[in-house]
Amino acid sequence: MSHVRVLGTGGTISSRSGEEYRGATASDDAALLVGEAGGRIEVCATDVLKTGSYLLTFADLRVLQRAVAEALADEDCAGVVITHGTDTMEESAFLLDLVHDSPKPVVLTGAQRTADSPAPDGPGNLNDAITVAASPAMRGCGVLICFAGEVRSARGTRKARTWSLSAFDGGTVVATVRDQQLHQVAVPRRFPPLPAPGERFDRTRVEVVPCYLGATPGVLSHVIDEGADAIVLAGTGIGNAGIGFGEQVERATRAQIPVVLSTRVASGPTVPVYGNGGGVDLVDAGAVPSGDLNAYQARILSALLVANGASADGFREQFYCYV
Ligand SMILES: NC(=O)C[C@H](N)C(=O)O
Repeated sequence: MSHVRVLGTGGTISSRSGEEYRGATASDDAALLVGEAGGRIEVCATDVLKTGSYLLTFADLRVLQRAVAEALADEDCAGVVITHGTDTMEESAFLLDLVHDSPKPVVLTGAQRTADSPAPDGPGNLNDAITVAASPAMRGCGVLICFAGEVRSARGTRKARTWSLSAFDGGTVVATVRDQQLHQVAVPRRFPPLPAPGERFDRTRVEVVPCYLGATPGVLSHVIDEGADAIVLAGTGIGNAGIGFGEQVERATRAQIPVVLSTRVASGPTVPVYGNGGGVDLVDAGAVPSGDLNAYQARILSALLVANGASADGFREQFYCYV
């Protein structure tokens, strides 16, 4: 019988603070979370991980990716829901989206309030996500994030609010959902699936280096010396960096370490416009503009390309195909 598979990974949706408040920790398993959610939709629940998403590693992500692939391969499975912490949901969702090669939807959801709060938002979000995963209209839409009644493409979505129940912004709003009814409003842009990461992904090190007023290139220089596999600059504005960054980008490029130029700004592309250490100089020094990808999603794409064996030149070419 056709069903939706719910994969639990932890996060606030499964967390409880307990009586002696020592900080909320992931505790509820997926079956407990599901309860009556989904109404008449058949739901099967499995635990994959049980942790706060701020603790996840690339090795964990690969475990999750394999669990998703296994669930999707079941011909009775109409779609997959993943319960996940919101802190890094956009990163897990994007990795899963980059390698997604099925028409079935994969939908991540979570909560801003713990399961034992007086008014938890998790049950409603999970109910909505199950509706989305079971919906034939969502076939072909890839990996989605369903939160506070909105369904967004994995690509481009970011956690924008720490406290509000509407935690996410960005991406393409593909649908809205309420009371087990879905209204599609857009079709997300899709890319050909990349190969799923192998064991090398677990050891791949891609660092994000922030740029800010008065920043020195010390951190960038350090991660080059430490042997990062790739580096993402979270540049200022449209993609700029301060004094001395260009020389370090050149040094990384000579050492065959790809440098991606993203931005610390919430939305918009990086474009080489300015000189004197601006984007024009950084790109001349070898940096690859990240298009519309934010620094953390650019890091996920970079790690996947490196782990799948891209050379420095291959990296540049492939990166451009996915932004
Ligand atoms: N709202 C949340 O889920 C945040 C939590 N710290 C996590 O990412 O696991």
